[in-house]
Amino acid sequence: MWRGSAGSSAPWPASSSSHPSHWPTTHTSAFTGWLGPVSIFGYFIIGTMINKVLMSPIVSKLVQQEKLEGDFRFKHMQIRVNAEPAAFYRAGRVEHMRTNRRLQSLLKTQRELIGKELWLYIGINTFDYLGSILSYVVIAIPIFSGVYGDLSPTELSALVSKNAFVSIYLIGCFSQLIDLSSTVTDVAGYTHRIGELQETLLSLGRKENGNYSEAKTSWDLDGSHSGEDPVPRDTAFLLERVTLSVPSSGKLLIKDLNLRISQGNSVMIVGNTGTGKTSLLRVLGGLWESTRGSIRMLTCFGPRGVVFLPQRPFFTDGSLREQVIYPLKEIYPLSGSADDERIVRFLELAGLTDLLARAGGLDEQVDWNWYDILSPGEMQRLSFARLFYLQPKYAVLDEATSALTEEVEHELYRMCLQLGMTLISVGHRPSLEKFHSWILKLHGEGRWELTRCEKLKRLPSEEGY
Ligand SMILES: Nc1ncnc2c1ncn2[C@@H]1O[C@H](COP(=O)(O)OP(=O)(O)OP(=O)(O)O)[C@@H](O)[C@H]1O
Repeated sequence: MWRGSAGSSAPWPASSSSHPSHWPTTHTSAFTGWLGPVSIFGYFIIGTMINKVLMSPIVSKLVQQEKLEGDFRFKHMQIRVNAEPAAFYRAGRVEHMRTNRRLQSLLKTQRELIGKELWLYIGINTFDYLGSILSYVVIAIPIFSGVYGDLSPTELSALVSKNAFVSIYLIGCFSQLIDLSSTVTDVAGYTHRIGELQETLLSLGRKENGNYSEAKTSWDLDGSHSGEDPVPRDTAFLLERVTLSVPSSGKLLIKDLNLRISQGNSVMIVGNTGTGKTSLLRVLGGLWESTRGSIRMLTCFGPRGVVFLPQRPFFTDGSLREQVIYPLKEIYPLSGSADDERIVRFLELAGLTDLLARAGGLDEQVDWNWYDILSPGEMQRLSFARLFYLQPKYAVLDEATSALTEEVEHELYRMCLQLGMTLISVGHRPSLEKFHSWILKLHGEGRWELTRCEKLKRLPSEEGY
């Protein structure tokens, strides 16, 4: 609000607090006649009206900014909480674009808000300074019009000095500039913090995982993966004498593991809790480094290569279609494509027919959080619908059916094999063994055992997916 000479912060002498509230008015009129208080009040009313005009658009902008900031923070939190599942999907680029879009719209609104606030601040400061000049003017008018003609120069200067509050007021205005130094200090602190963050990110980007060689770090959609490598084309992962420990504690999980995962040779990884099953998948996905040995990923991420279904399902914000085709949305941004039939079919196969109706169709922009409206089992089913849609050569499944019944699990795994996927899965149920050719059992403390699984049955293949 305005802080003019008639306002609460008017700098009349400190002793004025002991005077009645009408003291400034009577004091001013005693020196200047009716002209003083009337012009000050007139000035105050004009100022208030201008203030009102300048403030109105700020309020709505502020509301919009708060909403966008909430959206952005939510997205930020979502990525922090789901950093690992998102990394398994190699969704960094997509999530970066999505988050950046929200950040840009927030920044745009903030810029507009600052622009509007600038005019308000210009108004406030202009009022402050003109107010102090007005104080001089209202005392100058009676002096120059001869009202105080009978006063001696000494008395006149005493009169003027009684209005010295104007000077105090001016000092107050200048001290506001000095106050800015605290803001500058804040900005310097924030800048320093952001600088540190940026340095850390840059150093992470530079750091190379020496034991891990990845054919392609991003999703391959054009099939341009060259087969120059001497290793057979049908091999996805080649592990040679890999030793794996927990990075933070150094606890040994796997020692000298040799493993080749090739097409048609599905591997099931079993073992007690904490023996390192998920950790091995992290190493395969390049999220963790091995302590020793070499890990080669000879395929790419995506439909032509490998897709990871992490232990905790990952969903982004957006429509049902975006959940199913994730993270391809940014690559094929057009909606309503010829894929509708496939998507609906895979939703049905995953047992999510009703979800289509609940979401109001494939492209309805729902504003709910997918984690809130889906049960754990439905989340896993939706992850499978995504897997069916992406139809990769290799699927890495980390307890991807833990919330589902054995029958449903059987159907989903059967579909994966029918779609030609080679599976690398972590699971606890013996009923899963029949879908795999090899069982890798982790015993903890570095010990492991690889056995051929005899139970794999030939499953009838179906065309048309
Ligand atoms: N992000 C992490 N930071 C530090 N230690 C971790 C992290 N994730 C797992 N660990 C530790 O690594 C060890 C192996 O964990 P991992 O998740 O691979 O086990 P798991 O065999 O998959 O178990 P579960 O069957 O319960 O999923 C555990 O002792 C765990 O406490």
